[in-house]
Amino acid sequence: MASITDDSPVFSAEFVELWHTLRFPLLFSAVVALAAYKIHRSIKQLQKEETASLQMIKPAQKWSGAPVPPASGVLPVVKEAIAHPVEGSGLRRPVRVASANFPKRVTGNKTKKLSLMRRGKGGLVSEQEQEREEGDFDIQALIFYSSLTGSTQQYAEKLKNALFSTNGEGVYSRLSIPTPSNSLSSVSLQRSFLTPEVHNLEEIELDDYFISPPKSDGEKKVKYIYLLVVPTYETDSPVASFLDHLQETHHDFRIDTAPLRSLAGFSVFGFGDSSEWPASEGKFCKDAMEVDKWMGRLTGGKKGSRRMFPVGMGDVNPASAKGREEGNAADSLDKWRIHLEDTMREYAATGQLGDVTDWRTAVESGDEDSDIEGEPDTPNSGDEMVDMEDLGGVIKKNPDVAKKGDVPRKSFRTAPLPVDFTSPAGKKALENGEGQNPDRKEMVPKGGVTYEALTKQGYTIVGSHSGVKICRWTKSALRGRGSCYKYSFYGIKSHLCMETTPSLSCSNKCVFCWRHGTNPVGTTWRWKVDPADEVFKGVVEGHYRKIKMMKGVPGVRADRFSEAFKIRHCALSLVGEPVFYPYINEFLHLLHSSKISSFLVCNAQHPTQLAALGHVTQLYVSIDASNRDSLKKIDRPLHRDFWERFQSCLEILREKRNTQRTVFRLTLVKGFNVDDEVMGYADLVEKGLPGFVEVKGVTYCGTSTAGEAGLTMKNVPFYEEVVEFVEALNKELQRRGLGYGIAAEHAHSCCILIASNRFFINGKWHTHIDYKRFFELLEGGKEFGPEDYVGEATPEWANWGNGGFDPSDVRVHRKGKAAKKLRDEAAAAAELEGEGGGCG
Ligand SMILES: Cc1cc2nc3c(=O)[nH]c(=O)nc-3n(C[C@H](O)[C@H](O)[C@H](O)COP(=O)(O)O)c2cc1C
Ligand code: SF4
Repeated sequence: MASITDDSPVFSAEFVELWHTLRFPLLFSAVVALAAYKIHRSIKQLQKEETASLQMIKPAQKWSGAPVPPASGVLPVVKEAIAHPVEGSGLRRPVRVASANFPKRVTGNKTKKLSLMRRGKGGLVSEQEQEREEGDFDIQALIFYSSLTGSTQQYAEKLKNALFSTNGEGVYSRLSIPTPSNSLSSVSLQRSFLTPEVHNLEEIELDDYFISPPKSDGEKKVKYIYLLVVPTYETDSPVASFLDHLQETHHDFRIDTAPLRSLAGFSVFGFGDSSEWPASEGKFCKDAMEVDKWMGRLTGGKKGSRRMFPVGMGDVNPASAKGREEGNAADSLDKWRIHLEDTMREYAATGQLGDVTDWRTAVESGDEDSDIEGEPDTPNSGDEMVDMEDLGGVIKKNPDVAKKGDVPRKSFRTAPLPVDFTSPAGKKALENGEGQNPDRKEMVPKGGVTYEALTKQGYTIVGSHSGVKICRWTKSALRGRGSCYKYSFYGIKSHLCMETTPSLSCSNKCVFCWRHGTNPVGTTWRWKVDPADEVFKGVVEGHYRKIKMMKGVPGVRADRFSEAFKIRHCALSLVGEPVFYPYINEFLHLLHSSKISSFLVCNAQHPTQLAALGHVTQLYVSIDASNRDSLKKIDRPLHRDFWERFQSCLEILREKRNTQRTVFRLTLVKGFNVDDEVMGYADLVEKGLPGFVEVKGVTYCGTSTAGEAGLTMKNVPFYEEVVEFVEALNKELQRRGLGYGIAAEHAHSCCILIASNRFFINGKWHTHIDYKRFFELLEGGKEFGPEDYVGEATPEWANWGNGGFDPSDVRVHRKGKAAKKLRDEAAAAAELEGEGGGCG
């Protein structure tokens, strides 16, 4: 008998025969078994992915004096931190959403990189990537402090005890992602917060923590969050040597420039005294700002730092803290801590810090010109407008239409009949739902050239014809570097202001508008019309989304960041023509009922709509020239009767002057509308009798269109030239006995305010607005006028001759290249305000 080791020919022949007989069933079985195994693996994987829960495990160290958390206590996870303010709380707390809609991918240990932004300006590609931590891990907050006289140490200890505590007793919140009802299994994800540790920066070995994060010695991965609590000392202090260490690490060629990028995150809180070391001189909490800056660089810098929440600041001087909205130092620390906790929870739930803005696009305006051509109307584009009244005429001219049920070649074949929704007949069609006709053309269709170009410039396109973006001044105010001129003149804090337009289309092609090649133009509205509530919801959400992305920008102040989640003002002046939007009054109503003030700028080309406009907080008309020729050259209006329309608008403004705060906005372009035009402007003021005349110098935008129109840097007036013009105009107005005077200035943005004596009360200019009173008057339903909601006297620093820069903000001066960049930013800023834009 042959053994199996036997290699006799008998064995070989038998085996070959057996193989030939059984090979097909055997191979088939193997394939089936493999497939079954693979299917089993896939199901398991799917189950894992669909099910996750964050479970609290016992802290690695004993929580000092704190009761042990209940094993079953569960708090819902914050799905979207700091997105929705809670009305009336003073503090913008997020709405916590208990959600079954939790992140789906939570398995595995691979770190994912998410690309958030791709395009910067002028070809400067700014890619920001964000790490996502996956799988199980614990989160440990390390609180580092420095203190000379002991107060910061006490605050650091308080912070430790308050972090995730309830009633200050140090009880952990428990985080949990509920298991979805449709899950197939119950595999859970283990992520927990460990007891925070407090470290004195002077007592630790800085290299142990600030060259790379500590290594976790346990089995489970630990992600560290650095919370740095530091005082500022003008004189030498331990913070100075700590700062030296951070800088040296960053510059050390042997070490990666961002060796702390594997931290889960960091945030800085500073203590200082603003009475002796004021913010206006850049001294208040200066060291904290520096620590924030260098930590930003060490954790990733331009490629996306690990800043979890903007730098917080506490004023230890009780007297000066009184004037601060955020209260005393302890209050400020508390507010900062609460927001921080939300971000930490978000990190625990998602493994990510959430959306953050690339700091370059935030710091620079990133909104420069674009030469991308839009979709200008061409006379034969097949989009010709026909009023309802003219429909009969069209049919008469095309008898075949009536006879055969056919349509005229251009207007009827592919789309519904174009209707001017701003005309009386169009309004009727609108009431019948024609504006929502799905076959109607969209003004800015998604994915189109205009859409792409505007999106690239930083606009969030809402629906099919509205846009929102945050302006450079909003960003500047968030960083404590000053608000726009509307703060000096009317008390509008830029970080509480939303800039938007419900109509991206305009009927002018102003030479100084750098976007007119991008945004659509037309004399009438015949596109699809989005309902006002959808526009309102969309622009508010878009604005908050952009604010939220400012979280990671160096220097953003925590107090202002949280305040920014309650919009208080709306500048309807971005680009396009807001009164063009058929539901503009409904939109205004939505703003006002949310206690958002409205500053509306129109281009003086739509008298019918202007006359029908409801109450706004302040009504602007752009006055870009003082005579017909000049206006034609500058605004390049599409309407043939532009001058008549312009004149009608002035008359309407005059009629409205006792019910609305009216403003003329003059943009001076040297060589176009300045020389010898003082008398002409005085005539216009005499005609319209506005409450205010704002005068600003044009800012050069450098587009090819501007170049074609002959606009160069030479056309940009110096501030002294604007001053000279304003003084001449003021003199002429006084000579005519019209009762005006120069009230305020904002030299920073080259803007000066002439005001009617109606606002000169008790020997002082009162150009500020009582917004609360404005809303009360509106709700009261009775007639009221501008004098009824005059605010406090214009602050001293804003008065004519004092420059107009709020001393509580930090004035940033730069030299050389940086100064040029700043000038470019200022140019961008004015355009962002919409001042020189298509809205006039
Ligand atoms: C000599 C001296 C210099 C200071 N310089 C500044 C400063 O430049 N900016 C600032 O905001 N606060 C400044 N302060 C205020 C301190 O930062 C503040 O009192 C802080 O709470 C001190 O913290 P500590 O008690 O932990 O040392 C200074 C205080 C002193 C005594
Ligand atoms: S520039 Fe315009 S949009 Fe920006 S803050 Fe000032 S008013 Fe608001």
